[in-house]
Amino acid sequence: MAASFHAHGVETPGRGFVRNSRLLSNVPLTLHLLRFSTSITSSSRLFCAGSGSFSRRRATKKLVKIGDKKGGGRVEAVLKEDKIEKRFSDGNGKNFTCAMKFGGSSLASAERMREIAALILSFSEERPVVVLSAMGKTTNKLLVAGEKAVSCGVSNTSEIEELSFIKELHLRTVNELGVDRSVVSAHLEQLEQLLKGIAMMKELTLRTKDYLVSFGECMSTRIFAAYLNTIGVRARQYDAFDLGFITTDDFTNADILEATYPAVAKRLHGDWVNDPAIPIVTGFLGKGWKSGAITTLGRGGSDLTATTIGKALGLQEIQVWKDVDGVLTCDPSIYPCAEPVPHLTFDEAAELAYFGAQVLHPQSMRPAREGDIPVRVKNSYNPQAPGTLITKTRDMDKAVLTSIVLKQNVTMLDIVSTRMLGQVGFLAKVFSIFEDLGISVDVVATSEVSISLTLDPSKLWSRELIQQELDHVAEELEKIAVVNLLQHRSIISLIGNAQRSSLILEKVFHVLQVNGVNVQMISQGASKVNISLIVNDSEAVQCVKALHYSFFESGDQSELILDAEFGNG
Ligand SMILES: Nc1ncnc2c1ncn2[C@@H]1O[C@H](COP(=O)(O)OP(=O)(O)O)[C@@H](O)[C@H]1O
Ligand SMILES: N[C@@H](CC(=O)OP(=O)(O)O)C(=O)O
Repeated sequence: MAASFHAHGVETPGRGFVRNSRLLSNVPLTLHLLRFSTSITSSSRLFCAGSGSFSRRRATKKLVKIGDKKGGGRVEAVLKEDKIEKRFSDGNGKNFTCAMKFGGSSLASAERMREIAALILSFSEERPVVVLSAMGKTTNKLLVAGEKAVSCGVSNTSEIEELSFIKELHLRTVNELGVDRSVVSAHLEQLEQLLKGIAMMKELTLRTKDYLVSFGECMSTRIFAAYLNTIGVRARQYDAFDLGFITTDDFTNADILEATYPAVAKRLHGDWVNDPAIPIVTGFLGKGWKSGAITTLGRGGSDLTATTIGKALGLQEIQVWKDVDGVLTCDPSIYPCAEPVPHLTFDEAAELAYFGAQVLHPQSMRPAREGDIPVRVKNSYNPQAPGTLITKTRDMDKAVLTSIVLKQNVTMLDIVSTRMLGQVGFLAKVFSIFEDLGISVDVVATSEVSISLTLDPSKLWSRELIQQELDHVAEELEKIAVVNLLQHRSIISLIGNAQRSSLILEKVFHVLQVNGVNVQMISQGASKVNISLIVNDSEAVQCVKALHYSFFESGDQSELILDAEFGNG
C-alpha cells in the first residue's frame, strides 16, 4: 500500500525526452523537462512515468490523482499557479525504499545538481531518502579558511580567499538553479561572523572546526531541496543534528550512538505521514549527546550517515554515488587501470575502507552489516555502470584477490620485552598503554617477547599533536620494553580470500623479490579477508603497481581466478 516515487516531466512536442549526453544515455532526463513546468503550453503534456499521462486541461482541475501505485498508495499532482507539485501519499507505512548518498564530487555545480536530481527521479519505483555532502571541495576550503582566520586578524577575514570562493560558488549555484538567495544568505552571513570570531579568539578548537565545516552540508542540502521544490518535486531539508543523529562528543571524529536509530526513524516516518516529501539530509553531521553541539563523523562521513539511515529505516538498499565506477581493484590515482569490483562482502568492504581506500568511510559498513542492508557503490557520472554491490556473503569459491589498498605515512613500533622469556601479561601491559593514551593500533604481529605494530598518525585534524603523541607512547612503553620507532612506513593490504593465503603470498613474494622490496612485517587478520604487508613508504607505490599488474594483468577481471598455472580449477 505504499506510494511510489515516480519520475515526472513535461513531454514537449518534437523533443520527447531530453537525453543528457554524458550522464544518462538511456535514462529519460525528466527533470530538465520539469524545469519548464512554469510555462506549460497547451500542447504540452504532463508526464508520469509508468502511469500514463494527462493533459494540462485535466491538470487545471487543481488536484489530479495520477494513479494508484504499487501497494495502494497514490501520487498526486497539483497545479498551483501553473506549477506542478507532486504529492505522495502512503498506504502501508513502508515509506522509504532506499537511501541515496551523493558525495561532493557529484554536487560540484548547479549543472551537477540538476543531473543528480534527474538521476534520483529516474528511479521511478524508489522512494528515497537523499543524503548529501558539501558541494565540491567546500569542506577543505572551510578548513583552510578557519586556519587562515586564526592568524589573519578580524579586519582581514572578509578577504580570505576560501571564504570568497565558498560565497561565490553557493550564490552562483543558487542563481543558476533559479532558487531564492535567501536559501543560503543567512548561512553565508553566519559563516563570515564565525570566521571573525575565530580571528578574534585566535584559536580554532575541534568543536569550532565541526561547527565551521557543518556550513558546507547545511548549504548544499538547502539548495538542493529548494531546487527540487522549485521544479515541482516535494522535498524537505533536514540538518542531521536536528533529525536525531546523536553522537559521542569526539569532535571531528564522533561515533553515532544507538539512540540515533529510533529517533531518525520516528522523525522521518512521522513527517512523511503528515506531509510526504523527499527527505534531503545533511551527511557527515551529528549532535554531541553531552555538549549538544554540532559534531562530525570524520572525513567522508556522509557514507556513514546514509548507512545509518538505511539501518534506522530498514531500507531495501543503500546507494552511495561517487565519481568512480564502484570500488576499484586499487586506488585509481596509483593505478589508473584499476577495475571495478562487482561484488564485495561487508567484511571485505570494511577492511578495505579501514585500511585506507578513500572510497568508503571506515565505519560506514557497520550499520549496513548490522541491518543486513545491501550497499551499492555507483558512479553518478556513469549511472549505467553496474557499480559494486556489497552484501553479507558472496560466492568466495573462486575468489582470491579482490582489491589492493595502500595506507602511507604509517608509524611502526618494534617493542621487545626487557624481561625474561614467557613473561605473563606482557601483551596486556602493552595494549593497556595504548588504551590509556587513546591510540589505535592497525596491524600487529607478535612473538613471545616482542610485538611489532603500526599506528596511524595521519589524523587529519590534529597533525600538530602527532609527534608529541608518539614521544609519549615511546616514553610509556620504555618502562617495560625496548622500543624502536620506525616512521614513514606503508601498509599494503591485500583484500580477498585469505583462506587462499598461500596462493596469494606465493605470488606476492615473487613480485616483491623481483622488485627488490623487503617486507618488514606481515599480518593476516582474523577476518580472513585481509593480508597486510609493511614496507617502506619510498617503495610502496611501486610495489602496489607491480602487485596490481601481477594479480589483475588480464585487465578484464576484477579478481584473480584460480587457473591452471596454480594447479587449481
Ligand atoms: N579502491 C578504490 N576504489 C574506488 N575509488 C577509490 C579507491 N581508492 C581510492 N579511491 C578514490 O576515492 C574517490 C571517491 O571517494 P570520495 O572522494 O570520498 O567520493 P565522494 O566525495 O563522491 O563521496 C575516487 O575518486 C578515488 O579517487
Ligand atoms: N563533506 C565531508 C563529508 C563527506 O562525506 O564528503 P564526501 O562524501 O564528499 O567524501 C568531507 O569532505 O569529508
